[in-house]
Amino acid sequence: MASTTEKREKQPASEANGFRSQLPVAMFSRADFSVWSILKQCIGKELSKITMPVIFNEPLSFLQRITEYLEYAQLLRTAAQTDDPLLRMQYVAAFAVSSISSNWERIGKPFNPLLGETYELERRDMGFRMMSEQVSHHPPVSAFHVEGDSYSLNGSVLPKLRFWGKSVEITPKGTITLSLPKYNEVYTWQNVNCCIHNVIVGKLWVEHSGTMEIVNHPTKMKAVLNFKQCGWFGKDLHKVEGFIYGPRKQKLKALYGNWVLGLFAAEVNEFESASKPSSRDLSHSNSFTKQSGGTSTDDTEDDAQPTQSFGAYELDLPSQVCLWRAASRPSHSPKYFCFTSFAMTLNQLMDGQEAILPKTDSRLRPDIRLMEEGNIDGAAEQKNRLEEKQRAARKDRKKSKHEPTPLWFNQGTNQHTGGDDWIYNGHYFNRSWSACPDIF
Ligand SMILES: CC(C)CCC[C@@H](C)[C@H]1CC[C@H]2[C@@H]3CC=C4C[C@@H](O)CC[C@]4(C)[C@H]3CC[C@]12C
Repeated sequence: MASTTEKREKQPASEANGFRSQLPVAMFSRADFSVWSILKQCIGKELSKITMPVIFNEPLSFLQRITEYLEYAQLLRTAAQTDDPLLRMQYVAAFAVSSISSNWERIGKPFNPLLGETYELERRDMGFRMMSEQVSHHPPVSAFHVEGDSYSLNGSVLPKLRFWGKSVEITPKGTITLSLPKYNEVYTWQNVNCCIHNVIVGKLWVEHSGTMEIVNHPTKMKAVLNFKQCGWFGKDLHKVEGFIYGPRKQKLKALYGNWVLGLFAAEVNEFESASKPSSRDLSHSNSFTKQSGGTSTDDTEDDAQPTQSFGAYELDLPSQVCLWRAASRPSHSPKYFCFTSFAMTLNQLMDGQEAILPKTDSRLRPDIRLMEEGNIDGAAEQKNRLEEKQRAARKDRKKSKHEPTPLWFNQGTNQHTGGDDWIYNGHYFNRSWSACPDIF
């Protein structure tokens, strides 16, 4: 293995609430490894079938990674207590945008969860508990269930990765369903596509693009958000724009901002006149002030890389209201896989926690733990062992004609969209683990 460029750090400073603020050791430098040298054999292929060297991983399971959707769960609490339906939709939309903000600058590959792997996170301080399970291996599907103090959130992710030469394109198929019981409302949406650029040369970077449609089923109110492609000179880098529509398709509110930095709402007419090309270029500077979200160092790279101008993030319209602003990443984030403060805590095993977790919890996966501790070779060895064990278990099941069934979700139909979905069976938090398989 290549030499370590980073030394073992001092033990992480623990925050007052007991959550750690950094990982046990700083990451290995990836400078000596080329993604291209691995991926060039795989053009046009589905990437889930390719084994990438552990050096390209980040020390989180994909189940932990999707828990990052909840970093700004506070927005759901706010939505669940907001009597005005239009304002409620604005908070739901802000949550949907915020839930992908942690992907900025994150170019490590999370570990593929093993079939039957689970992850739970109970954060009373944030108002929720959540659990997730890997419910299918081919194709990989992760299902999750969140119990908020005033809402519930359910969903599944079926990430499809395709390699197109210069970039990796990711389609996170699967529906997210939010219920707000106080108002008898159910909202659904799907996450937009994600693209990793500069796989051959240059700096890897993450872009989200496409249209997100958030539907409030009982009232038929809709938020339609356009995640823009970066465009010339990075003009629209990370920009998000859209409208909330009433049941008769009338525009009720404009939404705009940036999935890395924050989201605003304003009156439709003000927004529309401000976003005519002429007025926008003259009256608004495109500069991004480093007050939030910015940990990037100087950007003097090649011209294939958009500058960090962050588009016209804030338009300063008279009616502008800030719905959500991203917290800055800690300054040491680049040494730790560009994790947010929330992500740093996800693989932490708290005192006494092992006794209450099922043996399938991601925190107990030896390969991820070793990688987190900086032992890349050990992690690679364990990862191989776990994958072999999974294959062997599959063979046995085939022989005995035993179909694997998830423990906590059932395949079913989403009542609201009519599409296929995974439905939580309600039993996980009874904490009876006798049926949990030995997968690690
Ligand atoms: C080293 C290289 C090129 C491979 C790295 C690929 C990484 C960056 C890919 C692999 C799987 C991807 C994730 C797959 C699914 C989702 C769910 C979606 O709702 C948000 C994006 C997100 C979270 C993707 C982010 C990028 C991701 C983590």
